[in-house]
Amino acid sequence: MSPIKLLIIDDELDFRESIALYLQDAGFVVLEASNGREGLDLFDHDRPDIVFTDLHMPVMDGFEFIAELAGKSPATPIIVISGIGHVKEVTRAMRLGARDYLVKPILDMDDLKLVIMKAFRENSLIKEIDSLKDKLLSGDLRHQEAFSLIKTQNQDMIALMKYLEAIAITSEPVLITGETGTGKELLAEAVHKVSERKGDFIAVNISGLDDQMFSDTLFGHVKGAFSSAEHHREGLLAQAAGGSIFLDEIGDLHETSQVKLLRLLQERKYYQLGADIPKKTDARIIAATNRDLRQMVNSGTFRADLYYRLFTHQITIPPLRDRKGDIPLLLDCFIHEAANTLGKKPPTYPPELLSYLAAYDFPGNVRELMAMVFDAVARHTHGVLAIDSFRKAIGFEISTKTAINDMAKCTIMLHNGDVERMPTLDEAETVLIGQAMDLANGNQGVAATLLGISRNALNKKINRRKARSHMV
Ligand SMILES: Nc1ncnc2c1ncn2[C@@H]1O[C@H](COP(=O)(O)OP(=O)(O)OP(=O)(O)O)[C@@H](O)[C@H]1O
Repeated sequence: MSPIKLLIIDDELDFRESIALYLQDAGFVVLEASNGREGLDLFDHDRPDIVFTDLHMPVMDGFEFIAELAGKSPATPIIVISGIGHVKEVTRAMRLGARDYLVKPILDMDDLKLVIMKAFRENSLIKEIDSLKDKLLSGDLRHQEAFSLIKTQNQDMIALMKYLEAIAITSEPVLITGETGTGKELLAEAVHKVSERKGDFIAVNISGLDDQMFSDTLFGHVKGAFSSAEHHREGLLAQAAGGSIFLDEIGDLHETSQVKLLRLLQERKYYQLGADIPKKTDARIIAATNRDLRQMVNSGTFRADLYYRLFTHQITIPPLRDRKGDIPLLLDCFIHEAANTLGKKPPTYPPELLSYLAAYDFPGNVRELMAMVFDAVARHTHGVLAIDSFRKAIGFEISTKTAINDMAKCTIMLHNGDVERMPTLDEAETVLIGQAMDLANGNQGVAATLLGISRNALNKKINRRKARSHMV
């Protein structure tokens, strides 16, 4: 095994050299830098395993350094070395992404070694998981049935599912991020199914819960804990015994509740409201959010220690606009589901519908597509879905976006030409046709639908323009 590589950043040369000497004697490889900027350069070049940093230095201070390094290499442990009594500063550094801290001067060198070994163990665990990820991401899914509700052919999605399959058997927490409607809850349930835990899968939405409501919902209360607590209440955590608890919208977790969740993750213990004796739980915690937790850590609204605890097994589901290849599969699946629910024969759809859907960004992701298809299936009467049913939901969005872009383009045309005049109707039409053809990936049928004219009419307009440009 190669020796552990450490980077020490401090502008006090004597201090830096004295611990570097001690650590080299103890068998570590030690790199030194006198400010954050030099530290980042050394990091990029030598990739140390653990980084120690002072907070106050010239050129680039420790706070700026921590924020930058935690952003580019979140798995690297950063340990702050700070003077005694600087609690506020250390707290700020931990929020930015530091993992631990040491007080200066370091009187007991054994403390230093302990901190290094702890950080190294955690780091090795993360690296081990990464290599496990690579090993397990080849081959087919072994638990096809657990993932059967997730319709996808996308390679990134399949890789995510393989990763979840690999880590489902552990009892570590799982963090699932992604935009709304991408399927976070669906994947959380799949993790529970693969884990083969005997208990239930219990889902809780955290958003809008203050600390008392969060504690009451999750942990429960004893009779008389507060004025309206007339009966004992077992919380949802007890219902998830032997199973999994899914905490949705974890980014909305109240500050005080964050401390309670961290304790739960670390000690597997919790207190019911009004109780003095802690209860134990073996429920697996799966959390999800559509918010950027890393950014929340930087702005101090989400605890860094909780983030890192949740981060060990983390996946981000790509939005539907980045996996448009899944649209045909999802469309077929939802048409059949809707027809089944509505007691109708599954309708077919015109081939242009696919290009039409592919021109749209789906801010509500799979959930939005599903709702559109259910609506279109409910409305159809002749065995074929009408593009117009989708136009109601999408057309407005696309044409509004197009109109705004066009107005901007027309204004630019005026400014560039230094001409104080409105664009002519013909000029504006040319811009609109170009936009619609772009959005429709060159498909005239779809572009015509977007513009609200027949395919024939659009074709004539395009040919007229082509003929004009040849004449010029
Ligand atoms: N790949 C998929 N295949 C089939 N159905 C899907 C897929 N992804 C999502 N869905 C469906 O879309 C809907 C939204 O999924 P889900 O509730 O899991 O999303 P979410 O990311 O948890 O959303 P939110 O952040 O709003 O809570 C559900 O009805 C789900 O069944």
